[in-house]
Amino acid sequence: MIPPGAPIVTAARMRAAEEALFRREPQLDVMERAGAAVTGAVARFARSSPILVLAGPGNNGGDAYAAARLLKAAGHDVAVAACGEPGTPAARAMLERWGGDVGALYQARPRPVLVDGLFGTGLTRPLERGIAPVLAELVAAARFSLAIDLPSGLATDSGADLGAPRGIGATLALGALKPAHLLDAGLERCGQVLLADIGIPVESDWRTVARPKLTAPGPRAHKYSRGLVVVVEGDMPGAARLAAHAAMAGGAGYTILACRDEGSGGPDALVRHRIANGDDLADFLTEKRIGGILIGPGLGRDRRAEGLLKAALNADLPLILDGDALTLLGKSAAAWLQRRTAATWLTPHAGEFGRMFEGNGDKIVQTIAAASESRTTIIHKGADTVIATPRGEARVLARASSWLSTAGTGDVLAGTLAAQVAAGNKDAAETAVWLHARAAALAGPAFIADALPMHLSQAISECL
Ligand SMILES: NC(=O)C1=CN([C@@H]2O[C@H](COP(=O)(O)OP(=O)(O)OC[C@H]3O[C@@H](n4cnc5c(N)ncnc54)[C@H](OP(=O)(O)O)[C@@H]3O)[C@@H](O)[C@H]2O)[C@@H](O)CC1
Ligand SMILES: [K+]
Repeated sequence: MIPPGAPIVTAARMRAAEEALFRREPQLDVMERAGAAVTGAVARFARSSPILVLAGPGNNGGDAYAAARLLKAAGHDVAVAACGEPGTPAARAMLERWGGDVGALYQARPRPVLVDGLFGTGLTRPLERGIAPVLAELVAAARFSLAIDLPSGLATDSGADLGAPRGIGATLALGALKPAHLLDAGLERCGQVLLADIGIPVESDWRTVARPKLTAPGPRAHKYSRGLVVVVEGDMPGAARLAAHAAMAGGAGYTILACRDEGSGGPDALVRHRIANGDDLADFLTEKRIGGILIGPGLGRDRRAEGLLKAALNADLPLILDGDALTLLGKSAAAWLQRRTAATWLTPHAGEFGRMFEGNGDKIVQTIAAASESRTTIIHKGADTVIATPRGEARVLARASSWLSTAGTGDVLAGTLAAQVAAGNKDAAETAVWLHARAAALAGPAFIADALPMHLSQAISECL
């Protein structure tokens, strides 16, 4: 499990935090704490098995030498192998404190427990071709392996694969999480992510998604105070119905489906309101009690869809845009959305995001830039979901149930979000993402999207 509510920092931010601390405290004391944290984590898994510690040329290697010494002092059978001489004063000092033999990485013999201290946040380029296969073999041959701070071969700020091995059992993040623990290849390469507090004060506007705190409706609550959600139906009515169902199960007091004809299906508590076209919708959206409009699931991309979208964009009401609404906006998204007077949320997957915004940089940075440019809150969906607000805050949820990769689950997320928006939850996006992931976990394997809303009640109850 990824630690919830934990700060996430880039390599540069981590270095700045470390340097600020070193003005008050000797660097070697901090490195000793890092070594002790690694020792504690390894000792839990190693029991009496022989341990191979790999040490690189930088401070990641310094942590490794410190851990090797502490593990040996605790009675473990420890061998150390290094790639290159230590290149920093702290790593040199820790090598001296180790005082034992150091073999060459290329000649290292596999041992049941492996500690990867080759490279951490200082990795600047892909692993040399000679290093990556040796590391991969040693990891594959070990019964358990732990990476210090990061698996060697992951780009700290993006999680891109620069030659990281597969099969690391656990990664002990030092001081704070880095984007690589949550994004891209890091999702599969870190194993279990553990976080050690080694006394480095870290400030960040980026955090992992945490369980929200919700309150039950008060004694005077009524359907409007709980939140009125309007879901706009398009070409594929099932998608809008699914979203509407999620809005209801996600706590909305009143949910109205703005639909072409009366139709049928869906819960009886769902109210239907006939809307022929964009003009009709614009009239309907003068109802000031509406707390959130959701448009996009199954909307279609024809002229009628464009008219409906325009009416929704022009309404002075909180708006959630999903699916086809995002594709219809395309590259003019920011221009349209900047003009809105009420708050807007977008829920794109990677393809929809790319159709609206330029995709340069790491996922967190890209999403924050898009949120700021469009003045919206964006839930950039994926196995690594990034939420960004126009104020530059980011929340990341990694490793939600992989069974979410089925049709309709995005509609359920959009509906859950609409309920939170209509209820006036200022952390609506983070709450919806947490509830959605929790509902998926409760639904177990191979669920269908229709089943997800049924688990929202249990998920909500865990937040009260
Ligand atoms: N400061 C502290 O006291 C604390 C630090 N901590 C620990 O320090 C880690 C960061 O340390 P770090 O900045 O020294 O970087 P690190 O990851 O060890 O590697 C840098 C070396 O690798 C080299 N190199 C880079 N890429 C390469 C490649 N592809 N192939 C080959 N070589 C490559 C690079 O060479 P260069 O790029 O200069 O040529 C340089 O020599 C952090 O993750 C945490 O574990 C924490 O314990 C807290 C206390
Ligand atoms: K490492």
